Amino acid sequence: MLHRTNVLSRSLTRSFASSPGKSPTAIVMMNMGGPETVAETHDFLKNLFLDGDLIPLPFQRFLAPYIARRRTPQIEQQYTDIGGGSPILRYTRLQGEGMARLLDELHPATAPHKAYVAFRYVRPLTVETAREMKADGVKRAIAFTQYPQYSCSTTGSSLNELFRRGKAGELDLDIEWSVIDRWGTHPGFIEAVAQNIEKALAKFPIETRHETVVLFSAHSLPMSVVNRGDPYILEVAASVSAVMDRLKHSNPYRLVWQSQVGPSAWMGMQTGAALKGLARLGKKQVVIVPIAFTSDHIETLYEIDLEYAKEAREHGIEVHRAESLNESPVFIRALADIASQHLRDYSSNKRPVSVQLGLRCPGCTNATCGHQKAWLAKGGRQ
Ligand SMILES: C=CC1=C(C)c2cc3[nH]c(cc4nc(cc5[nH]c(cc1n2)c(C)c5CCC(=O)O)C(CCC(=O)O)=C4C)c(C)c3C=C
Ligand code: FES
Ligand SMILES: [Fe+2]
Repeated sequence: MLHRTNVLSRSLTRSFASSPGKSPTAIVMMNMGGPETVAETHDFLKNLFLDGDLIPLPFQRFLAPYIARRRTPQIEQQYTDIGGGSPILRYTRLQGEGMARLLDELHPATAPHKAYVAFRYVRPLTVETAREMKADGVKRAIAFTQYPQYSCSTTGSSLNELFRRGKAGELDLDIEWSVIDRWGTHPGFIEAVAQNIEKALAKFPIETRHETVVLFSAHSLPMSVVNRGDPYILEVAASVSAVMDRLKHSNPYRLVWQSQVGPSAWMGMQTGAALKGLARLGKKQVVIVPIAFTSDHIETLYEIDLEYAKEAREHGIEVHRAESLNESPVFIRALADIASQHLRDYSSNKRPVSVQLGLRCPGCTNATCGHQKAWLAKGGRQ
């Protein structure tokens, strides 16, 4: 049962500070991160293009800085247009603090809980977070992906980075790790998304509301990634299906894909083309729903709000976007519920990873994935 408690309005003084002397259970919020200021765009892109788990490039060390430099002006402009940077750090901290406070109540046996942030491409990077955890005397940590659905290009990349840092001796050897690797059909997450869709649908006149097309939009994947057996497409579809069940199929819907980069083939149909197609079919009302990312970023604030919505209006469609989860108290409670369920399961079965995480993509040729899975299955021990 979900309660609409506004966790953010509660005092910040509970949790960690309330049990001096006891080291906190670390909940490490893993995500890609984004440039906090426009000036950080280049370094963000350079780190992103250097990530061979995301984009394997020939001569990566040389090509990555070159591509990043070339792409920087365009992406800088997009961050300028959305207000001067990515809000992901602010939202991740807010979500993490709210979650940790709730966790102290839901699972007192492992209190105090403290949320840490580990980003892949901007600070705080995994290694800095590891230092902070060491200073706090952490002995137990959960690597909690903030991507609801699993892709080897996102969560897999963060876990590979954690493994590499562990092997390099940059993580405290005493820490017992476990992993929350996916949660795309958790009822609290589904409820939070559904409520935001309902709010967007309410902006249309009641007489025609039921005709509104609910257009779920997720970041696309290169077909080379899909075709090696990456689970992301299936898992995003499962989230969409669960949201539509929760909405009792009140509206017609489609799942489409956005933000492809470069000349290779990517998963379609593309969001922009879908909006044009819907206009051609005479559709007049659309709600766009970001389903694979939990806070605002350039894809919602720039691509959807500024590009797609404008284009759709030119085609005679009224578009509203479902808000990103950002500060949603329902979502923050869902995060706490996912973590407390994990802590309960772990205390009874001591299994650090899900059964599903153990299986590599059938087409995987990245040896790090195999080493990472073996290492995590032993709780991040040697
Ligand atoms: C679940 C979400 C995401 C998946 C899956 C994903 C895969 C993926 N992305 C690239 C290449 C780029 N992505 C870029 C930005 C970016 N990607 C995501 C999310 C997913 N990516 C987000 C939220 C963002 C933006 C961050 C923000 O703050 O807004 C970029 C940089 C921007 C650009 O140059 O256009 C690239 C490049 C690949 C190749 C890939 C799968 C293999
Ligand atoms: S690419 Fe999926 S497990 Fe390696
Ligand atoms: Fe991306």
